[in-house]
Amino acid sequence: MIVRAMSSSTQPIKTVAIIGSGLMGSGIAQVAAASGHKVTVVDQSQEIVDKASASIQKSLGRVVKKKFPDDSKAQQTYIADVMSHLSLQTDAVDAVKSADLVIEAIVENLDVKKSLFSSLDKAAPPHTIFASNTSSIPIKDIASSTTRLDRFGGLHFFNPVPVMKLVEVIRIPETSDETYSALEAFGKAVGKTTVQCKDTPGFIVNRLLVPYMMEAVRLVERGEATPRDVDIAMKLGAGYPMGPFELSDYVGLDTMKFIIDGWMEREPNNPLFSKSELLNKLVAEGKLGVKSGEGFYPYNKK
Ligand SMILES: CCCCCCCC(=O)CC(=O)SCCNC(=O)CCNC(=O)[C@H](O)C(C)(C)COP(=O)(O)OP(=O)(O)OC[C@H]1O[C@@H](n2cnc3c(N)ncnc32)[C@H](O)[C@@H]1OP(=O)(O)O
Ligand SMILES: NC(=O)C1=CN([C@@H]2O[C@H](COP(=O)(O)OP(=O)(O)OC[C@H]3O[C@@H](n4cnc5c(N)ncnc54)[C@H](O)[C@@H]3O)[C@@H](O)[C@H]2O)C=CC1
Repeated sequence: MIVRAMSSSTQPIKTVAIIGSGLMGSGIAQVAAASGHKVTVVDQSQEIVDKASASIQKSLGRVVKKKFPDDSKAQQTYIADVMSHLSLQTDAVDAVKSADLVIEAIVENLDVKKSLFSSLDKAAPPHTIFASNTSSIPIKDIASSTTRLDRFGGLHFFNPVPVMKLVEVIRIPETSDETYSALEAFGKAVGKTTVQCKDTPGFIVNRLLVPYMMEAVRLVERGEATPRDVDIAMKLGAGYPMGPFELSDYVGLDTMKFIIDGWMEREPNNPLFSKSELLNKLVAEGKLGVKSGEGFYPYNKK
């Protein structure tokens, strides 16, 4: 049964709960807090949210160096002000009770996302809008776990969130115009350019980016070039800021595997989505990219 909101979703979004404080959740939290929203970030343990808090402060440190180059007092004041808009906790159900908007940025797994949203749906007020930051899972499949299809959409941010200027705003057929407008306004309020896309696999960016990145992996698997040379080629020959292997490590090889496995399941005969032994091997070895200290390349462990 779908319970419709009274009409309050036309109100501007002031309080935001972000579930998942990894690469994306912490970035989204940072830009939401920096634009004056009251933000609660949730993850599975105190240790994880503490790590997220430290990473947000580090990222803010980079922002203030540019914003106030020669004024360390202004830098500290700005960081303290942004951090005062943020609270971090481990209870998602509690966090959504006062939220105008819930943004989910947890692991790229449909069952885990559905289970989360199903419990949040019971706890959040009727006016609360739900959005997923999924890279590749149909929004309608995630939304089906709730009774608020008219207040559900996709808000797809890009990594690193404080730097990348785009948000894809996704609507499913049931998404109300009020919800869509509120999501679009939120994207703009956090300083991003928004584009609209239907609920198609990968939306706009990933529908083009995922096959490109997987082709790069297959090229290396065939022994045609090394990751290093592919990266140099795409940076110097095509003007990309990172080559596909640097970008894969930056995104996270586990996330990349979740995406490609999900698409392969949906379209088993599409060669663009075929699996990669090399990617599977690295993930099985715990080599997830920058976040684990090694992926296609080694990194300094922090
Ligand atoms: C098979 C499946 C695979 C698909 C996966 C799907 C994943 C998704 O769903 C969608 C995605 O997000 S795809 C990834 C999209 N992101 C990219 O393509 C990033 C490409 N890389 C870059 O733009 C730059 O290398 C980058 C900006 C990262 C770094 O730039 P530089 O190399 O020039 O390095 P810096 O000089 O350190 O940084 C440039 C400016 O940015 C600031 N900055 C960087 N990271 C920051 C951060 N985390 N927080 C705050 N500020 C940050 C940095 O301070 C610097 O600022 P300026 O000094 O003002 O230029
Ligand atoms: N990594 C990337 O470049 C991008 C990823 N995305 C999407 O954003 C989402 C998150 O990705 P990342 O931040 O990269 O992953 P991540 O692995 O860095 O962080 C995920 C976080 O979610 C937490 N988590 C898992 N289950 C949870 C639960 N039930 N409740 C609360 N927290 C939970 C984990 O502890 C972890 O901290 C995924 O859907 C991914 O596809 C979207 C754009 C870019």
